Amino acid sequence: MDKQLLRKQILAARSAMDRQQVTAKSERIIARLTELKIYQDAEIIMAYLDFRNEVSTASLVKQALKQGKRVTVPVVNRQERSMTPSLLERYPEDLIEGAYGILEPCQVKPLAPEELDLVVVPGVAFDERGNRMGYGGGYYDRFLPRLRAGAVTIALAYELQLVADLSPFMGPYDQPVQYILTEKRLIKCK
Ligand SMILES: Nc1nc2c(c(=O)[nH]1)N(C=O)[C@@H](CNc1ccc(C(=O)N[C@@H](CCC(=O)O)C(=O)O)cc1)CN2
Ligand SMILES: Nc1ncnc2c1ncn2[C@@H]1O[C@H](COP(=O)(O)OP(=O)(O)OP(=O)(O)O)[C@@H](O)[C@H]1O
Repeated sequence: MDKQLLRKQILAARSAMDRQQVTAKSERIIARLTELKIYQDAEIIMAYLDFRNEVSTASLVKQALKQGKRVTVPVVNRQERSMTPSLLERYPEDLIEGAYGILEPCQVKPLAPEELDLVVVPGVAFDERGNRMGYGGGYYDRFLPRLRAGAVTIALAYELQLVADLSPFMGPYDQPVQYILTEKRLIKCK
C-alpha cells in the first residue's frame, strides 16, 4: 500500500465517527492526559486546535488555562510551511479561523519554541515506535527539531489511527513523537 492510500483510509475511518464518538473518546484521552506527570509538570504547553474529527483538545485548553498554565497554539505560515507557537489567553474568545480553516489566535503573541515544556501533536496515522504521518505539509517535521532537548512530545490519536509499521513511509525529515495517547492506552515510544 502507498502512503497516500493509507492516509486516505485512516482519514475515512476517522471521518466515519459521529460527534458522540469523537466527544466520548476525546474526553477519555484528555482526562488521561491531564493525569500524566508530563502534563502536570508542564508550565508552558503547545496544543493543536482540532479540525476534521481529530481528537478534540477543547477541554484540554480550558483546563490548562484554568490551572494557570501558559497555553500556546500553532499559527501557520503557509508560504514558509512553518508554525509559530502563539499565546492563547482566552478560549475560545481570542480565536478566529486561520489557514486550512483551523482556529488561530486573532492576535499573534509568539513564544520561542525553546520555551515549550510539552507539545501536544496531531496526526493522521501513527505506529508504536512513534512514527507519524500527517497531512503532508511537513509542519511538525520542521517544528519539532526546534524544541529544547528536555521538551516532551505527545500525540493524541484514536486507536483506529494506529497502524503496524509506518517506517517504510518515513523520510529523512520525519520526526517521531515520544508518546502516543489513545482512548485505550499510553504508548511510550522507542
Ligand atoms: N489541528 C491541526 N492543526 C494543525 C495541523 C494538524 O494536522 N491539525 N498541522 C499539521 O501539520 C498543520 C496544518 N497542516 C495541514 C496541512 C495540509 C492540510 C490540507 O488541507 N491538505 C489538503 C491536501 C493537500 C494540499 O492541498 O496541499 C487536504 O487534506 O485536503 C491541512 C492542514 C498546523 N496545524
Ligand atoms: N525540515 C524540512 N525541511 C525541508 N523540507 C521538509 C522538512 N521537513 C519536511 N519536509 C518536506 O515536507 C514534506 C512533508 O511531508 P510529510 O508527508 O512527511 O508530512 P507530514 O508529516 O505528513 O505532515 P505534517 O507534519 O504537516 O502533519 C515532504 O515533502 C518533506 O520532504
